[in-house]
Amino acid sequence: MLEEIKDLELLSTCHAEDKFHDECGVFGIFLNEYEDDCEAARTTFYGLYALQHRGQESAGIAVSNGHEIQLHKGMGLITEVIKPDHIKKLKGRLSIGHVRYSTTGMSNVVNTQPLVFHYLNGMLALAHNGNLVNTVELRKRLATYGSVFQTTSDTEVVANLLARYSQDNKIEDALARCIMDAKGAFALLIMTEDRLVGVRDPMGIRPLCIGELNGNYILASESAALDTVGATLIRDVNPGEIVVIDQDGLHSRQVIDSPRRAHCIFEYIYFARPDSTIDQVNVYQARREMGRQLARECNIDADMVISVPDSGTSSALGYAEEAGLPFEEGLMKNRYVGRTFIQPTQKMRELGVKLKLNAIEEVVCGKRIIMVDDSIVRGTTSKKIVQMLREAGATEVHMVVASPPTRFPCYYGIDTSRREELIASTMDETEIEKFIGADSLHYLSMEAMFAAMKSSEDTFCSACFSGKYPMEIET
Ligand SMILES: O=P(O)(O)OC[C@H]1O[C@H](OP(=O)(O)OP(=O)(O)O)[C@H](O)[C@@H]1O
Ligand SMILES: NC(=O)CC[C@H](N)C(=O)O
Ligand SMILES: [Mg+2]
Repeated sequence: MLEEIKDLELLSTCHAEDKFHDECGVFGIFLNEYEDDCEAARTTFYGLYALQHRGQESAGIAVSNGHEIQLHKGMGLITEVIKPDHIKKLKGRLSIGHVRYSTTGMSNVVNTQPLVFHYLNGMLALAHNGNLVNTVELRKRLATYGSVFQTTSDTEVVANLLARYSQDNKIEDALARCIMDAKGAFALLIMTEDRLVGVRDPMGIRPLCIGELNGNYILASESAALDTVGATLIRDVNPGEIVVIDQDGLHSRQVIDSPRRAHCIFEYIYFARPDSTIDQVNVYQARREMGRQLARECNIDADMVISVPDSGTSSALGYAEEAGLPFEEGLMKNRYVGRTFIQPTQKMRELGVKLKLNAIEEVVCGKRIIMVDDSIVRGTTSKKIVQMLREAGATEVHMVVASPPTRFPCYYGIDTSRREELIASTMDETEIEKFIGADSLHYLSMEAMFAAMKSSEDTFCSACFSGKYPMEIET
C-alpha cells in the first residue's frame, strides 16, 4: 500500500531569502544480509541524515519488500518527516531515499521524492539529484504519446520515459534508452520490487558513489553518508554507467562513453561535506588547497585569518597556513539554525545573518582581519558580516573568496538560475567591494582553482564562473 503524508507545514522554508544554492541528496541500499525488516529503511534514514546539507525542503524514503513498494515522504527535514513509527512500517530489504532542494517544479508535497509509480511491469521508485535541461521538450513529446503528469518536476519525465521503454525489457535496459533522451545532470536511483539501479549522467556532473556494508551494497550522493552508516567506499559510479544491485550482487554496464567530463566544481567549493571524497578528490583537501592558492595570489598585511563558518573554514585554514598568519574563530555559527529556519519575526529578519553568525568581539577588536569565505552569491552574507566585524571593533576587514566570481546561473541541479540575483553578474569587483563595505576584496582565479584541483578545466563544469556550459540549455 502506498502511504503518503500531507505537507507537514512545519517549516516555512525561506530559501528564497535565506539561500538559493543547494541541491539534492540520494541514498539507496540493497540488503542481502539483515537483522530486522526495518534495517534498510533505518539505514537510509541515517544516510539521508548525513546528506541533509544537500536539501532541506522535503525528504522521503521508499522501501520494497519484494512484492510492493511503500513510501513515506513530506515537507521538511528528514527528522521532521520520518519518525521512528514510520520506520517501523517501512519493511523490506531494498530502500531508496531523497532529500530535496527543488530545481524544476515547485517546492511542494506533490513534487517531493522518491516518486513512486505503477507501470506495466509492477512498481518503481525514483530519486533524482540533478536537473534535466530538455524537460519541456521531453514533456511535450511524452504528452503527445498520451502521458499524463502529476508533478511539475523533471524527475517524473524520467519515470515516464522508463515506463515507455520498459515494455518487455528489464528496468536497466529501459534506463539505457532513457539516458539517451534525457539531457542534463542526473545521479538517479531507481528501485523496483527486486532491484536497485543507479546511473550517473554521461559527463558525471552530479556525484554518486558505491559503498559496501557487511556484504550489502549502497549507492549514495556522497561518501560521508557511507561513513555515517559504517559502510566502506568502493568507488564512484562512472559517468554514463548503469549499476544494478540485485540478489546476485552488483552488475555494471557502461552505456555512454562521453569524452568530456564535467564534474561540478561547486561540489568541492561549497555543496559537499568536507569529509566526502568525490571522484577520488577529498573535499576538505581541495578546499584547503584553494585557500593556499588564494594566499599566494593575495598579499594582504593583516593580524589574523578568520573564516565564515561552516563552508569557508577549510579554505581559511589553508590560507592562514600559506600566509603564515594565525587562524582564529572570529565568527561563531549557531549550529541549530542550519540552512533552513523558521521564519523569524520582522525584527529578527532585519537582523538577518545575525541569527546565524555572531562576531567574537574579544577576538576581532582592534585587529586587521582577513575573512575567508568559499563563495559570494548575492552578497547578503558578506555585507552583513563585514558590518558585524566592524561593530565588534575590527580595524580592517579584507574579504577573500576561495572561488572565482559566481556570474552565471547553474542549470544542472543548483538553483542559481536567476542571473540578476548573482551580485558578480551585475557588479565588477570594485563595486562589490564597496557594496559589502570591505577594505579590499579578492577572488581566487580560475587558473588557481584548477591548480588546486590538480586537474584541467575540461574535467569540470565551472559554468557558474565562466559561462561555458558543457551542454546546450533548453531556452
Ligand atoms: O552571498 P550570499 O548570497 O549571502 O551567499 C553566500 C554564502 O552562502 C553560503 O553559506 P551558507 O549560508 O549556505 O552556510 P554554510 O557556509 O554554513 O554552509 C556560502 O558559504 C556563503 O557564506
Ligand atoms: N536539486 C536537485 O537535485 C533537484 C532534483 C530535481 N530536479 C527536482 O527538482 O526535484
Ligand atoms: Mg557559508
